[in-house]
Amino acid sequence: MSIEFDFEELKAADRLPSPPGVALSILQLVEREDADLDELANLVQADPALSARLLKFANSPLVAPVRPIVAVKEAVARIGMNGVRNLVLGLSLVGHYRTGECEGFDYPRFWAGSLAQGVAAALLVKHWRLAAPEECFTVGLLADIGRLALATAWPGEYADCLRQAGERNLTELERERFTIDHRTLTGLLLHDWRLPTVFIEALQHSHKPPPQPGDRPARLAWVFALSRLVQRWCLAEPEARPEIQAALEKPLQRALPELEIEEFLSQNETEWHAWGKLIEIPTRFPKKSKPAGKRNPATHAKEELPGLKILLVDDDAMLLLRLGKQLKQAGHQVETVKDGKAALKKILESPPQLLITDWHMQPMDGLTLCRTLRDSPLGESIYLIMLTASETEDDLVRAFDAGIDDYVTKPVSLRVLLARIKSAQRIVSLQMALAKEHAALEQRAKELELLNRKLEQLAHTDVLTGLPNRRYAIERLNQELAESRRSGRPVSVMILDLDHFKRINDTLGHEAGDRVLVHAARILRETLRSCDVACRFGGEEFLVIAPDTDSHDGKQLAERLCRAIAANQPELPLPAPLTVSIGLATASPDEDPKTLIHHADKALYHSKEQGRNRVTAAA
Ligand SMILES: Nc1nc2c(ncn2[C@@H]2O[C@H](COP(=O)(O)OP(=O)(O)OP(=O)(O)O)[C@@H](O)[C@H]2O)c(=O)[nH]1
Repeated sequence: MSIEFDFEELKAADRLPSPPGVALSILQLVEREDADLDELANLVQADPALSARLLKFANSPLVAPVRPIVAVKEAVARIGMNGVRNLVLGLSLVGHYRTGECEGFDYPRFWAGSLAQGVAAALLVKHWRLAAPEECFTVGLLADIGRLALATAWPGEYADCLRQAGERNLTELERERFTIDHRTLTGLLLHDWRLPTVFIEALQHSHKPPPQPGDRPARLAWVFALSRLVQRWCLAEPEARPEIQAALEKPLQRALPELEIEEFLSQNETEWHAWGKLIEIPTRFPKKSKPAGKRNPATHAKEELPGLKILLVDDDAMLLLRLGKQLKQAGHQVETVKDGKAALKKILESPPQLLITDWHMQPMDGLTLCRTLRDSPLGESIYLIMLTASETEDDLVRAFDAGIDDYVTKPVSLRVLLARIKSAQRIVSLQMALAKEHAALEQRAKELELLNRKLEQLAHTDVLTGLPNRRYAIERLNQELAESRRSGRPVSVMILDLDHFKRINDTLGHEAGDRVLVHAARILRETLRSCDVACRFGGEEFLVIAPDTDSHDGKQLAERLCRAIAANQPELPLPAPLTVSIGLATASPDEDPKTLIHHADKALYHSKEQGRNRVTAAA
């Protein structure tokens, strides 16, 4: 049975991928006409991970800056408002949809592939000098987002599709099931996220690019077609790569004759791994197992659990050579050194998951090596297997006391060693799963913290004017009064009330009234000093808290506000020029907020009575 696809309905139900937290605020900011780069940089800085990614991009060979860019502000200025917006969009989606419910959808591999495609697209447009690399990086990164969207909206049904996809074409299956395929859905999402149409069209054409990369649209279509091939090359196992490279050679030659393909692919791979590391997307996958055939003990291990990074330590060169080779054949990455000291040096450079060490070696023996490792945070989690010629109770107890997890007696039987390594693989897999869970929890905690900050900000903000609201005003006034008591410095407050505001509502309507309130709030913000705080206190009333301000300075400040409102009229056919009446009160020692506001209110009443558009200071 097929599902009727409805983009708007799914979007409204929050069932499609969408950018989270800070990214959303950034997208909203860029939509605003008065958005500026400083404000954008501040928002980016609120998210350390995002800042790091943006700096990495600004300094990467994809952009190749003349000199290193070290500050987020500089990176934002270099990449530009729209570039930052699009990068943030892409990168935030990667972070947010690392896992999901669709069985059979390989989320890490999906993002690793997307990342490869983004990097390749950016490098290609840079070599071709076709467009801004940041735009192409984002579109490349999201080139297959329709697949993730289907897996997110219908995890169960999409898992079925993926199961059948071995026998049938995936896009056909998708159309049957969902009345839409992932390519079309990718286009819809990219349009919805307002990525530039020229790239979206190029992406759609890239599935069947024009025969010649002639004009700019055709070249862009080629960029995405080629970057898809580079993605396949990156994800392929070593033995499958030459075939893909051969398929890439001709079109790449035609498009960019001066490009050295080996160098280009190696640059892609380096950048891809570097990005993977930065945004914590694995870009190295365990070798896939071959179809079941005749097994030997050396290949048995790699079919069930991922291979380990092993450091083998022994002073017997022949044993190192033989065992090293056999363990590599079993699917592990193996390095070898000949004593404990050399092992420590190697571990410092790049810690293994499993250490297999001989006992008796010079200058440092295996027992000392294990003890040293267990005493340091670096060696705490390495699985240790000791190769020993002795099986006496005393020796074994000493070895376990030194921190080993297991032992194998010499001469080493490969079967026994592989069986013991399997235990290590299980433990390492569990450790990795735990670390992943821990990272996911940390990420979740960060998101919650951000959300809380946002909620707190919302609870303190007036939606119409963007000024702090009454609740904030009272809290802040309490703080300022306490500070004034401590420091002995004066604090003044003023209540401002727009004159004859009701008439504006009555003649021009409530909406025009709202615009006048927004306008007045802006004038207040622009006229006040940076230490003053303007809040919306109620309907057409504002409260200004002026710290370190006595009644004389307070009066001057209030009069300046009065003049500023009268001098900057909103562009509306108002029944009378906009003016404001102000009541000012300066706190005496130990004054409480309620009394202070009451005094300012009384002074305001006096200003109104005396004919409005004026300031009265409380007696
Ligand atoms: N448009 C708009 N009007 C509001 C809002 N909050 C309060 N008001 C209106 O503000 C008007 C306040 O009117 P009044 O308190 O009678 O005073 P006024 O017309 O400003 O006259 P004076 O204060 O005596 O100069 C009322 O008509 C409220 O409905 C708002 O958020 N938007």
